[in-house]
Amino acid sequence: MAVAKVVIDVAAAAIDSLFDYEIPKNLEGSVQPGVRVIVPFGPRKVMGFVTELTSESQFESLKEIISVMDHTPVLTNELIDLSKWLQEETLCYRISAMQAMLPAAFKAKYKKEVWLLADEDELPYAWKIAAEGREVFPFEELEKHQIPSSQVTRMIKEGLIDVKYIVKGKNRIKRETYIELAIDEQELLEVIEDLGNRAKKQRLVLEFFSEEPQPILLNELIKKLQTTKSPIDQLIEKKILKRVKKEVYRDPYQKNTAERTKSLSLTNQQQSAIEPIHTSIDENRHEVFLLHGVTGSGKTEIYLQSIQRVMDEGKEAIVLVPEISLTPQMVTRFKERFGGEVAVLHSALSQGEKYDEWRKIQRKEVSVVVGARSAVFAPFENLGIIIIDEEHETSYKQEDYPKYHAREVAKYRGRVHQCPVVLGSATPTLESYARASKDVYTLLELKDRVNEQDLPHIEIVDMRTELEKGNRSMFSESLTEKIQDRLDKNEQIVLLLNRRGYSSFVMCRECGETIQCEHCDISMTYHRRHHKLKCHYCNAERSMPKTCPNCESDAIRFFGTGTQKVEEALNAQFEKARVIRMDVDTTSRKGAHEKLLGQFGRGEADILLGTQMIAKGLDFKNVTLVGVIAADSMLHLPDFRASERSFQLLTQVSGRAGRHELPGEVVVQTYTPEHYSVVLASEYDYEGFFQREMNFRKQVGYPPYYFMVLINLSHENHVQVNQMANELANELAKNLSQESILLGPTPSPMLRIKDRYRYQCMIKYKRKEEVDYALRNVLEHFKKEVNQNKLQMTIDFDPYYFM
Ligand SMILES: Nc1ncnc2c1ncn2[C@@H]1O[C@H](COP(=O)(O)OP(=O)(O)OP(=O)(O)O)[C@@H](O)[C@H]1O
Ligand SMILES: [Zn+2]
Ligand SMILES: [Zn+2]
Repeated sequence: MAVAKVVIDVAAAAIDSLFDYEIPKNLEGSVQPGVRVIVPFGPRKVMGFVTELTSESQFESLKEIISVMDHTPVLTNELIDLSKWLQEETLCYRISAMQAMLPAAFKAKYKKEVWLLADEDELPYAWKIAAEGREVFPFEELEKHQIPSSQVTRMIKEGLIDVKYIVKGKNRIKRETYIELAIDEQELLEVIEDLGNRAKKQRLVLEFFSEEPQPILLNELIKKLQTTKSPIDQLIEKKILKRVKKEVYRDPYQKNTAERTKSLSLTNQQQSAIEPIHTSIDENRHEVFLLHGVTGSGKTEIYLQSIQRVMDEGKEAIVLVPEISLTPQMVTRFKERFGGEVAVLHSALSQGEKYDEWRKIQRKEVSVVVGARSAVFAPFENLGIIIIDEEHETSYKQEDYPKYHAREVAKYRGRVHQCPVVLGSATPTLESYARASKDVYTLLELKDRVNEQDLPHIEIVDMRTELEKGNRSMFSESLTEKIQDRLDKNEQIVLLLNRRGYSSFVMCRECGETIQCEHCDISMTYHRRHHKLKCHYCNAERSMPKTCPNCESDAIRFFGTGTQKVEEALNAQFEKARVIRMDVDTTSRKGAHEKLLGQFGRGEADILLGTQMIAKGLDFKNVTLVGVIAADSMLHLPDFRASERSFQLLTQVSGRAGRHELPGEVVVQTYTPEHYSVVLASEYDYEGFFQREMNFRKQVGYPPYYFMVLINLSHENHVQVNQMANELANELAKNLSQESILLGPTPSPMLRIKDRYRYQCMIKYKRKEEVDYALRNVLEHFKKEVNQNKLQMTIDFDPYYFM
């Protein structure tokens, strides 16, 4: 008996295992690991993924698979295994893990079309009838004419046909006719000779092909030779040439692929950094590198040349970049180097475009993918390197199930393919740098900028003294002066305003005091409703003070300024300045991000004002001043990584100035100029920051000294979820040793979302097995409530958001 093991497309605990189905005779050969099938499940028909084929089952009387959806596997064997690993690692449903690996188009409604790649004569009779002379026709025609599934699968493998998914809606697939030689070049010469002086037009065409034997667009050929279609048709008739239809991909970056760049000759620092990577590539050895290079030190060039090395060996490369920096600037650098070998995957593409890009990878038409987080699942089968640029970015962690971190997936795939993984950053995470210090990762350093200029000088402005001087404007005297200076010189300015944490923390404008939780060393958050301050971690609470507990000033208030307000202030103070504002509001439309940056790049504006989305990756020649309006806004977030994030952001944004000939300068406005992350960022002292922050993490027991997992419960009933949260804590405590620290239960910082009340527990731990065991136990414990859809429980390893 032929049996398929299937993961069913229902995300529920009771269904999260493999189900056996019999493969009926007519589907044998078509049902392969990695294809999706339709199976009966209870009274319903549902979709499922085939993970493996076997010849027996421990169950009797299996149900049969109804049909296959894919004739080419959508998941490789490696990805099937990876989904199992993700399920275990993140405690998610297997089906969620599998779906995370595929483009969203597979979840939407789509139609299937059959494309004939061969001449009709080469096809079985039934196909001719089904095709009715069409080259592309609906898949249903095959079913109507009872063409067996196994035959479809075989013909795809033989390259005679293809089956393509048409995502509903716009974006039809484009195909164009190419003409190519049907005979080899030697034969061609003979044919030309035989033609002699007859058929001049045909001869002209053939002579063209003898010089340029590649396939060429029909229209282009006609234009080039200033001929008509008829000699071409005649040659096709004689089977000397043939027509082929080729798919024209929707390629949003097609326009800017004109000129190709060559490898730059590396600086000495770059050379010593790249050598160990090359060695690892050459020796097919998995190794994780942490490439720590200051902004503008030429990390990207190292990525490009490592990829070149990998491609020379016929292997493939994945490059992850944070969503936000997937601007044309970054993509263009890869496209300019590797041309059509590059696929791009990011969220600004339409579903159809994303599917096209994914398909290029699946069909091995490209060997490099540049993309955001989920590109780590690119279905390459011969990976030679995985690169994660700006490895400290939080967007590499997925907040929905499966709650995976792309870095961990990259390392998993690196081990499978025995290839290097390169993590690059000017400000690595503490976790990564700590691993590099312990030689778990190999540290590679670029200490200087390529242009051999010093990093821009950073001036810290104490906004408290500005207030004393009577300056109530958003811009300090120094920043005002410098903006004016750049405007006069026609140089450009980048202004950063961090909106994250907007208005939620309380600070004294006189002395910079913020209110911290006594137990957690974390800023307390203002809750408007009860006019109280709360700690998000331990739930401690206090009333909102009327005066500053430190200096007794009454200038204590919630902190925050919006980009719009800053824009107004700029316009009022610098009448002639042309300002481009970039924040979620101005960049929500598709392509807006690129458009605004394009305008700034062409010098159509003087000031680029934005939120953290402007902090990284930008490389504009004319930017000589960077201003940070309020460096504090991030420092006091209820997050143990607040200092780290501030340090990263300040370093990144400073790196935008003076990247080319003109020297740069940075002004950082702050109410807490003495804070170590401000001071050390202004000195570009990463090492110093690392030591300092590690001390703090050690004292309070945060990562990288402990691992963390956050367990969240939500329910419509406040009383019940409160009870369950206590139960949760008790159950967890039963199975945790002294080594682990259990925090909570406590209401989540956002107590109610969508009418559900939320509570949480946090575990700091050293050994994952112990925690996995405890968590499996609570999953089992709350199974009933969860299955009844009343209780929702989420488990988030290595959490980034605590709200
Ligand atoms: N070997 C080299 N010779 C000449 N120019 C180089 C070389 N390497 C890099 N550059 C140029 O130096 C500039 C900075 O390099 P790159 O953007 O790669 O730095 P980076 O470290 O990735 O920067 P960031 O982290 O700030 O984004 C670029 O304009 C790049 O083209
Ligand atoms: Zn004060
Ligand atoms: Zn607390």
